[in-house]
Amino acid sequence: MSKPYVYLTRKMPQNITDQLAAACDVGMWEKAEEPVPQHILKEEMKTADAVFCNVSDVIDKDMIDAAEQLKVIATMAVGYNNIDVKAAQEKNIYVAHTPGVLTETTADLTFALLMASARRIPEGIDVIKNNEWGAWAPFFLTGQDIYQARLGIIGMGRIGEAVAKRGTGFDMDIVYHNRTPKKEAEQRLGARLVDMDELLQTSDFVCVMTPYTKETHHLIDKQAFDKMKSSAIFINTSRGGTVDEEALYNALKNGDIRGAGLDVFENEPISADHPLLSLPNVTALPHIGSASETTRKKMAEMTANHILQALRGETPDYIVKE
Ligand SMILES: NC(=O)C1=CN([C@@H]2O[C@H](COP(=O)(O)OP(=O)(O)OC[C@H]3O[C@@H](n4cnc5c(N)ncnc54)[C@H](O)[C@@H]3O)[C@@H](O)[C@H]2O)C=CC1
Ligand SMILES: O=C(O)C(=O)CO
Repeated sequence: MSKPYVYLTRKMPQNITDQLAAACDVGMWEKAEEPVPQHILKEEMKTADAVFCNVSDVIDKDMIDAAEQLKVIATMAVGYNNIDVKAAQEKNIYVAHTPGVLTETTADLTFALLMASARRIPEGIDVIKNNEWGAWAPFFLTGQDIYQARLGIIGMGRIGEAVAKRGTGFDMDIVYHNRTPKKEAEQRLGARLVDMDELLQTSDFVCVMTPYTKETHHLIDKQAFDKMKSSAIFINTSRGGTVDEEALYNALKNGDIRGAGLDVFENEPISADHPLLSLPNVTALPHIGSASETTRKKMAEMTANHILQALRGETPDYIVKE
């Protein structure tokens, strides 16, 4: 009997392909840093039993409908807004993802962005590199205090809670907004549930950690920025689409908020002429929230395991249920 066929949309380390090859025929896009073109992915999906993908692959209804024997779409990510989950479910195709394993790593990066934006670290680095460091000056590159500031978290899920936990180490006053109250987190972290307006109006740091859905599309828009303090710093490591980037640009440019730390953008990758990059008060990173070596390896292993589980006829450990 022929083995099932799995297609990987990026070059993966040997241990991952070996793990899969023990049970499957493996096809792979051989580039690690360049996504597979959509038409090739669609073609591969027609005959694949499993797809190993990531955040940059758009897997839409057309591709899913054209798949003849697909059993699982396993993404090496917790976010799955790039996959038409409904279309997959209609064909009894599992969508598997990697919650939990990347929580702490992503929270570390989120807090790093918060600190870098508050204390103007990229601007400081530029000053030295551009040979612009003059004498010590009393108000040169003065930023915003982190300790005892108010941290507002929108989307108090796994990563939101892990960011809040880091905030407790800085004696921050933590408020949050979430679809449902998180009583256990409130007790453990001293966090307080507030409505969205109060969060926006009173937080020193506004941090978005929701998934990207129809409901959260441009959740942070002009009206939201208008409500924020002019000293507020906005942090986004969720997905670019949760924020109206034009409204963010205007808020930063006009001084309606003080700064922003961004790991995600509406259309990734952005290029150097993206308007937000022209602003000194933006700290921008190329979607590296979960990018520690250990975590990325765990995410890849988990994704391979989900595929093997589905192909054995088992339910993968972490499937998307909507
Ligand atoms: N920058 C990066 O590299 C990474 C980004 N992410 C992003 O972070 C997101 C969150 O991940 P987790 O914390 O693991 O997910 P999660 O599901 O544990 O948490 C999301 C929270 O947002 C809440 N929520 C959903 N819609 C909301 C709304 N309209 N208003 C308020 N709250 C809402 C949910 O109730 C939940 O508590 C992912 O979906 C992904 O998009 C995740 C990992 C790495
Ligand atoms: O897991 C995710 O959702 C990411 O964005 C990459 O880790």
